[in-house]
Amino acid sequence: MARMLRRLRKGFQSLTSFSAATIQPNLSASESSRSEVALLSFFSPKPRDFSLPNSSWGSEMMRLYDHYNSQCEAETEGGQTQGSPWQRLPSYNRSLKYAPGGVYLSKIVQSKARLFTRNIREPGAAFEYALFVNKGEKKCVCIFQAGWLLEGPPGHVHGGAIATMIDTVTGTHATFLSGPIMTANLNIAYRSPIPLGSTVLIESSLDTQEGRKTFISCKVMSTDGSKLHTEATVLFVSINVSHLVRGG
Ligand SMILES: CCCCCCCCCC(=O)SCCNC(=O)CCNC(=O)[C@H](O)C(C)(C)COP(=O)(O)OP(=O)(O)OC[C@H]1O[C@@H](n2cnc3c(N)ncnc32)[C@H](O)[C@@H]1OP(=O)(O)O
Repeated sequence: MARMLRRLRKGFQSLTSFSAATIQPNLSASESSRSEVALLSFFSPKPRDFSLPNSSWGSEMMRLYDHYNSQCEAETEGGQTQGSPWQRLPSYNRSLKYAPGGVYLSKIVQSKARLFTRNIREPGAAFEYALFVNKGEKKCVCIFQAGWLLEGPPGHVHGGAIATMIDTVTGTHATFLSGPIMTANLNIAYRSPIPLGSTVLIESSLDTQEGRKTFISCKVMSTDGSKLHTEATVLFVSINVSHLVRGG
């Protein structure tokens, strides 16, 4: 048991480092992005990365993807990475499984489990999103296209789906900053409805870190920044692996 916990702890540590090796090279134009990504996915032994462009992505999603991706760390021919504060975070279904020791925890928790937002096969039907973190500014940006299965009020996105995305983006950001965490408190103000099928920006920024507590603020905005759809403040509490194994 002690050996297994050691492996799990190591796995969590490597999970939080989001290895640069998992980051795809920068892609500039929309079309080349899609085809190169399709090729990379086909030949890669890694599981599918759901945060790469697919045929369901609209022009605004692709424009923003290219905008942020072009600012990310790029691998040079020598295998070195060029310095940039921006980093794209891949999805890898349930990243837990792909860290050393993560397989054990996945089995204990539930072997068929997958991150909630990545559980619908049809491209474009639900949560299409990609995350970029800025290490220097300690902020995180998500581009999010809301599919037709996320309807709440007619023609608009369900508040629970918006909360899910806020929890996912801020939770990933907090994990990046503080290691393994759980959401302790999530406060949301819904300011204006999000049209179904539209693309929005979800911005997460670090407020403070106090001991085991990480406080994050989040805004969901229209892509031109003119409309505030939703705002939230979130508290994450750092946990250790045994918290999950024991069930809290
Ligand atoms: C790569 C990964 C990508 C992940 C993306 C997805 C992220 C999704 C994240 C989630 O959705 S997690 C699921 C929803 N959350 C839960 O189910 C958490 C359930 N609650 C717990 O497990 C525990 O209550 C918790 C870990 C949050 C805290 O329990 P602990 O026993 O570890 O902490 P403790 O009670 O000692 O509190 C530590 C500090 O946090 C404070 N605190 C804890 N819960 C709080 C709360 N609810 N509100 C305000 N403050 C709170 C508490 O007052 C204290 O502050 P001080 O240090 O200043 O004394």
